[in-house]
Amino acid sequence: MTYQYDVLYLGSGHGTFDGAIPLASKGVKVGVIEEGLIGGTCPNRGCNAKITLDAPVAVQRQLAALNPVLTGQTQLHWDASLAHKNAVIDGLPAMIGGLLKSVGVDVINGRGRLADAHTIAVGETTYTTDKIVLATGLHPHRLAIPGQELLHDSTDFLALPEMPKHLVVIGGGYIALEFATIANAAGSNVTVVLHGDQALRSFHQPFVEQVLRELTAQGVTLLRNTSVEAATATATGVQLTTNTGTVLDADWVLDATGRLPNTANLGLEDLGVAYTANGITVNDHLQTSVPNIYASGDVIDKTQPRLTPTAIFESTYLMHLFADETTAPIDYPAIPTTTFTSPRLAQVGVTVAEAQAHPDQYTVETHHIPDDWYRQVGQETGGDNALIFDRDHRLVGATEVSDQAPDVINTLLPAIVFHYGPAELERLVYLFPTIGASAWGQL
Ligand SMILES: Cc1cc2nc3c(=O)[nH]c(=O)nc-3n(C[C@H](O)[C@H](O)[C@H](O)COP(=O)(O)OP(=O)(O)OC[C@H]3O[C@@H](n4cnc5c(N)ncnc54)[C@H](O)[C@@H]3O)c2cc1C
Ligand SMILES: NC(=O)c1ccc[n+]([C@@H]2O[C@H](COP(=O)([O-])OP(=O)(O)OC[C@H]3O[C@@H](n4cnc5c(N)ncnc54)[C@H](O)[C@@H]3O)[C@@H](O)[C@H]2O)c1
Repeated sequence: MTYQYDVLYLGSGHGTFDGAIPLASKGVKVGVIEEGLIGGTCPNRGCNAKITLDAPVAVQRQLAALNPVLTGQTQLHWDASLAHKNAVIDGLPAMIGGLLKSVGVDVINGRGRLADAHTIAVGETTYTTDKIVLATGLHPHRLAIPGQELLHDSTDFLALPEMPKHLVVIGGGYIALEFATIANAAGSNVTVVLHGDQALRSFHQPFVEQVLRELTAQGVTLLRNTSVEAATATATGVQLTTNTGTVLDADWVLDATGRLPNTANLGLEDLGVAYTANGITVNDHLQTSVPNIYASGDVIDKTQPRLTPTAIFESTYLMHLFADETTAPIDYPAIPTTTFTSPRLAQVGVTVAEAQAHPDQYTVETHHIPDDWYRQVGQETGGDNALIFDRDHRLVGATEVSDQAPDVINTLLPAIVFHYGPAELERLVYLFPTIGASAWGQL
């Protein structure tokens, strides 16, 4: 049986294009079906957009830390920041689309649906293929409350023409705390509503509390153990009622209560492709319950963090699998994760909680960031880290809260992934004085 394509991807995000481009350049016939912007969430309404809006926030914070060496007020102009963000990201779909087309990938615009195990329909047109990769990503969860249509999601925030005077953020995850940080720096009066006691539950809680204390010190109101029960329109915005009796008046409300897999209306049930509420079920070769159909990226039901680097790793693995360069199961390395809050949180590998639960296997060494002379250069006054070592004193995990935490964790990553011992560490001649030198100097 001959098909039009060897591999047809549904969705064009990092779960697709990082693997599809090199795959096509090896002579494999590849097609990509996309109903929205080429490149998916991360470039257009996720990482790249967010980090551009965060850039002035981070600079402002660095300047403030250097007082009285540097003095004077800076003002974050939201309209200019938004224009800058648009200038930085607007060209990305064309750039990614161009890269795909340059190696012969057919980019098909429209919504795809499985017609059978070897056919995807886009409207009236059908495309046949040997293998299919489902890489359809996530969509925002909406609070099931009366007035939910008055709430907004992260994509709306990233395009806000004006920064609201009073913004309420519901949720305590990545999006909630990163966007609360940006809105606060842009002059909004921000309230963050947590339905439980904790935020960012997958991070080391004492470090999360440092982030929350700093947000509060910057003027953000934090309401814990508070569930929003209804939203009603008012003359100036939205009123939220809660289980505690607190009533919140806002100009604008961000519902940041999580994201759910895009599994609906793909034809999965008709074909018997298994999935759960957490996403599409795959085996250790990212193969679904239908053998020639695979899944990649955020839509997979998995324990690994749903992040761009994870999606890149999965699409790259599938590229090697489809190019007959491997038959091995996917072997995830330690995957780091970070929040672009002020200060940042970042972590990788064995967690402090895991280490404390197994004292026979691990030791934890902690450092207070301002004790490091290099951090004194920028007058960093807060922050801590915890390094986790195995019984051979090899680094197996690290977590940090500080303004430079992502760079520290990125620097230490090879030691964890490649199990560096004293011999390898001695061979590392790193640039000095840098944050990398500061990170390595702790080992
Ligand atoms: C606000 C925000 C900030 C983020 N920040 C970070 C960050 O700083 N760092 C980080 O690592 N990660 C971040 N992420 C997560 C990151 O964006 C995702 O992990 C990544 O985009 C996953 O890629 P993917 O290809 O699996 O899915 P997506 O990028 O979501 O791509 C899926 C694509 O499939 C398309 N699609 C869906 N159904 C169909 C269909 N039936 N037919 C055709 N096309 C379809 C969609 O239109 C979409 O383009 C952020 C996410 C958000 C929302
Ligand atoms: N820095 C980054 O890497 C980054 C940034 C943004 C987003 N992301 C990714 O995007 C995805 C989504 O992020 P997110 O922040 O939407 O999800 P999340 O899972 O991090 O946070 C969801 C939050 O909503 C809360 N919540 C859930 N149900 C609720 C309810 N009924 N009422 C009130 N609160 C409720 C949860 O307790 C949690 O605090 C994640 O996969 C994340 O990895 C990553």
